Amino acid sequence: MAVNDTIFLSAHEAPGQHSVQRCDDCGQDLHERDASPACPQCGGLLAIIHRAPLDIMGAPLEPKAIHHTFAQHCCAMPMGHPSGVWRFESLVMPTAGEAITSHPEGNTPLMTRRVVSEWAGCDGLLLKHEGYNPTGSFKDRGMTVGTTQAVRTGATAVACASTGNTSASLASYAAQAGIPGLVFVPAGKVALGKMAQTLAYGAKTLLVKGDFDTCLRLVQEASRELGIYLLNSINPWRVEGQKTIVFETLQQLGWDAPDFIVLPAGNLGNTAAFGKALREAKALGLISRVPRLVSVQAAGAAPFAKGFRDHFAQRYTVQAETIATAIRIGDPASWDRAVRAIRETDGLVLSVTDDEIIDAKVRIDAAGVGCEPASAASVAGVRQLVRDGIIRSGDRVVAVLTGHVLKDPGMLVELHQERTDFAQANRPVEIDATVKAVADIIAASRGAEA
Ligand SMILES: Cc1ncc(COP(=O)(O)O)c(C=O)c1O
Ligand SMILES: N[C@@H](CCOP(=O)(O)O)C(=O)O
Repeated sequence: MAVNDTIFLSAHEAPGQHSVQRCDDCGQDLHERDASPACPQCGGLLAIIHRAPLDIMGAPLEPKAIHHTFAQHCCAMPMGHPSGVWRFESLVMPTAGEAITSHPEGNTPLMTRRVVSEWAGCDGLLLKHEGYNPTGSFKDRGMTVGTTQAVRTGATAVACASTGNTSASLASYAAQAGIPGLVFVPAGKVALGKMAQTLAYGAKTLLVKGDFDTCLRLVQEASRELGIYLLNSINPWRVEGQKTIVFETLQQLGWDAPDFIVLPAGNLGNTAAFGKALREAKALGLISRVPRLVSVQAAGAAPFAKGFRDHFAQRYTVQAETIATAIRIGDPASWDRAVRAIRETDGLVLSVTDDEIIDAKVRIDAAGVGCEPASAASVAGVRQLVRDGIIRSGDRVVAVLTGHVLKDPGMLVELHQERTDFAQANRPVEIDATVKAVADIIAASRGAEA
């Protein structure tokens, strides 16, 4: 288990640097510009440790002053820089005015939808929709920072393994940065929208004969041996960017923390990032209490939920299978960090079946919001917690919708056109080009409603 418990650098540490990259396992520090994908000494994951924000006299900033900095940041930049990631620069990647690769990203909405709340049984349900990011998923928040670091370190190519969203995001940000992108995806297992984006943005796409876990092992080895900069969530700068989902949500709530934050979980990069964000926010006094984190896995890809049930006595891997391709992951890379996040927040880990995921997705879609299948796991998880009496009436709950409805059009067509057990009323019908045919359809649907 990790030994790196430091939250912020002390004044005398790492002179001349804004932040260091510190090994979770052995505590070794690497320079903030080092491009190593992991600790060169022991192979452990690297974490970014920043300095706590200081005032011009070098004294720690009061929480109110930090809130103010975040509120001011986007207005203060020339032409305005409306990135919901770089607004939190001091806790993400202090750049001192250096160039960044940004679309921009973030500033995603926090929505309420009565029909979804009613279905989940939770009046206080808020949907943080990360599908509103430039490539349609939360990955952009990590990728803007990871790509900026790739440029700072002079990377000549960037790479990732992916179930589709990370590759779409990498392809887009690499194109913007002018660095060749290489993506490793499980052959035949990537949703159509994500594959289309990856190809459109021009990444070299390798269709690997194997699952996501195989792809991740391969890209790690290839990056090490071929000197390609790795942009999966084991890259510590990706984690820094993804923390801003939490910072931005807290800011939208006036820094009054909700009772629960519920998110879908696969490789566990986001669970790790959320835990780090909450730890830092609490240490700086930005929030007075910490919400309970809830990671929700698909039942067919739930090694972390299994670990939770035995109090994380051991690490599990599974052969993953689920309709939610984004979280079809059996050997999550950020396991130890996610364990820490769940423990520190008195959190929970659940699994939901594919049918529950589809059921939640159909409700979210029908509310006019929409999300990709994996994202709906969070709302299915809320419903389960309400039924189990863990979420109670009056609780404020944020469920993160991680990806856009158009990410998986194949699944939508299957649901609405091919399956007979879902969304019958919505099935498209072919008609003759006459007003009478239209009138007949209207009459038939009125009859079905009566
Ligand atoms: C849409 C979507 N939701 C959830 C996840 C799970 O996030 P994590 O792997 O950080 O646990 C992913 C990717 O992994 C994803 O693409
Ligand atoms: N769902 C992810 C898989 C994990 O990617 P990570 O780099 O965020 O851990 C994807 O879209 O590829």
